[in-house]
Amino acid sequence: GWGYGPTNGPDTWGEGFPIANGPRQSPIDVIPGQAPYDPALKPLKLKYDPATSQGILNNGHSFQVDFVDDADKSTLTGGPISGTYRLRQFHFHWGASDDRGSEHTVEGVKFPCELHLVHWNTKYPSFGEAASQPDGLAVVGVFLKIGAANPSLQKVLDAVDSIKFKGNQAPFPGFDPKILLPSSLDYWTYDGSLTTPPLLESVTWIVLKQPISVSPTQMAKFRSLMFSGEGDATCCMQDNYRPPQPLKGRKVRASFK
Ligand SMILES: NS(=O)(=O)c1ccc(NC(=O)NCCO)cc1
Ligand SMILES: [Zn+2]
Repeated sequence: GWGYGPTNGPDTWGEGFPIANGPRQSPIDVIPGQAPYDPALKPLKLKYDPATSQGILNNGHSFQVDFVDDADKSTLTGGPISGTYRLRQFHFHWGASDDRGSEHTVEGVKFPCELHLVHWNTKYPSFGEAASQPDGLAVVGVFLKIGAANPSLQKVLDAVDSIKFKGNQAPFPGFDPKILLPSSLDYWTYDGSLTTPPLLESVTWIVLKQPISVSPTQMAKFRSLMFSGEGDATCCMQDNYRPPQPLKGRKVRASFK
């Protein structure tokens, strides 16, 4: 199956998923000077209920925290979207070293890690149905920048030892993902896709301008995870990012001046 290695990585994904070369692929390189302020953009409204956090899972590509999404308890509204989107999961992408790892870049600048909070449009009956619609998903992207250790992030990283291998999962109750967000919710937004197969072109991307911090020790914790199952050839979960894709005429807008 697809992955991030030399024989199954992003450059090979077009063989199984031709949409890899489609008109609205993600991630992209954000060029602030070419992303004009749009006064029509509303402030982001993120309303998360910690009671909806469920479990933490190593899916063999990243690790994710899953949320109960059978009611409007953890939602995203406002911003560039209309209607209500429910939080489904959050996950990360990171590098083998601190000079790379993010999927989106800012004028070519790579960050060591990027957080994705994945939401689906409740005008559709399920995540799966929404994922096949052009306005089905909204993902909030947050850059992580090397600095002081991040105590909020540490709460997630403390659970990583229990999900070292592909397929491992553990309960992860009572976590409020709001504590992972930076103080400013200024963002860039554009129409894009999932950044992993099936690469569906159903995502309204909302990339926050302000990064959150992560320490080198915390980055090492991300890299202690394994792509492989227990007993398989061990190889560290790292460099699980897709590089920026062609803009193909898309406009990126800013919510701030
Ligand atoms: N990296 S990304 O574009 O935020 C992304 C989000 C969800 C998915 N897929 C997904 O959530 N599938 C359903 C199981 O959670 C794939 C990529
Ligand atoms: Zn992602």
